[in-house]
Amino acid sequence: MAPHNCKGCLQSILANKMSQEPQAGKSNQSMEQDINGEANGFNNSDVYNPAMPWFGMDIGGTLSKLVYFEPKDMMQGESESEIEILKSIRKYLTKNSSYGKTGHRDTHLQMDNVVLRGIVGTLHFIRFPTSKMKNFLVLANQKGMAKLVTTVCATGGGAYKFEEDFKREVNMKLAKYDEFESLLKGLLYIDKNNPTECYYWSNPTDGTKCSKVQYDFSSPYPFLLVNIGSGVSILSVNSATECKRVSGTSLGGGTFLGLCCLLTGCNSFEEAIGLAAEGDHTHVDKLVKDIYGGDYAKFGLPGDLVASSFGQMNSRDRRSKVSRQDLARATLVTITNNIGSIARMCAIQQKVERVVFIGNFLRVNPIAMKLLAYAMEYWSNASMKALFLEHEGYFGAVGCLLQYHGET
Ligand SMILES: Nc1ncnc2c1ncn2[C@@H]1O[C@H](COP(=O)(O)OP(=O)(O)O)[C@@H](O)[C@H]1O
Ligand SMILES: CC(C)(COP(=O)(O)O)[C@@H](O)C(=O)NCCC(=O)O
Repeated sequence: MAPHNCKGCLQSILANKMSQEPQAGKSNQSMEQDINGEANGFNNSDVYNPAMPWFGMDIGGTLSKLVYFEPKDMMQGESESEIEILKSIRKYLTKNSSYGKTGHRDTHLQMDNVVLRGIVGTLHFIRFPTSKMKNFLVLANQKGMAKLVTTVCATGGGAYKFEEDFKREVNMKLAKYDEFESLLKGLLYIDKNNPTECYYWSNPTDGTKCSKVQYDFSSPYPFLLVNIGSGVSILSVNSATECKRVSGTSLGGGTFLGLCCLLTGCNSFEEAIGLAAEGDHTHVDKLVKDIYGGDYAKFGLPGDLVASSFGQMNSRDRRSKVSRQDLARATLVTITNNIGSIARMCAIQQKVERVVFIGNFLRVNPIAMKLLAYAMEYWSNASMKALFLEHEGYFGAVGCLLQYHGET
């Protein structure tokens, strides 16, 4: 017979455990950490290891990010059949790196031996286009999710938009959390658990000297957080719990991809970035030197600065010579410089020197990161620093998973 595992009982056991003082004499290794990574004094075996929800989802305007926490020890379910379903879901998720045609697991981002809600396990990072949500729900149903009484932590606009579909299609309840609070919580947690998370680009404009350099972000405040997703949100962060949205722009990652598809006929972000890497934006943009014949020294505008994005494209002759690659590069430069410029003004207004750029626009996109690094440094006379994080698009999904404290 399956052990008595009623969720209510187990949760009260957990609550009791949580109210106990850490026991003296426990080794450091058996001291677990709470959701913020603080030691709380529990053994893996002490706590209720609920089957669910070990999923955090950030359902964005373009991509859905799914973070799956795989506990190291076997999960407990409420019945043998539930355990079998859980085992099969776990196997499916962790043995594959692609799901259907459009789901991907970013295996290079996987984090082993992290502690979440007092339990040691592995974090897996999965993404799929939000436009394929229907397929995701069908797959989740096929894998038996609908047979489990489950709650999934969710954030992003889609947590609201798709709430009813989750309930109807897979019997899943969404525990919804605020997008920006989740971003911040996830970011702090991941940075704390991954010593190589935060970095900057040194010599961003010098192809031979340019490199990624690790950055110690353990004393982060205050900082500006620029989330480049479909659109862009800019947050001013003063502490782990104090953050406000100070600005934003609709010219974001979605704009880059949309315009690139229109202008070049490409069909994916990866293709757009590949084209941009081969292109030359100066065939498309009008530079200061195209207008002044050189620098506009009096106001510190170098000749190579873009004076007018796409400013050459009013000429039929130039249009006939421009390549798809040039157009992709110019689109990338236009969007990135605009974001950099807004971010810099916000940093001045908020009196902060560190600007952290995140969001999937930066995925496989060193061109944009280096442009941002250069722009922030150049225009601030090196008083501002652009910082980047390895798990760029996944903080919201992790953050909402961290916030779950029980049935909703
Ligand atoms: N595989 C991909 N498919 C679509 N867009 C991608 C992909 N990888 C990176 N991107 C970029 O990331 C942006 C979405 O970033 P993300 O942080 O996931 O935002 P959102 O939460 O709005 O979906 C896209 O607009 C695009 O610029
Ligand atoms: C509405 C959003 C918060 C949604 O987040 P996203 O899915 O783009 O990450 C974001 O797209 C945004 O802040 N857009 C910019 C709106 C503006 O300030 O003009």
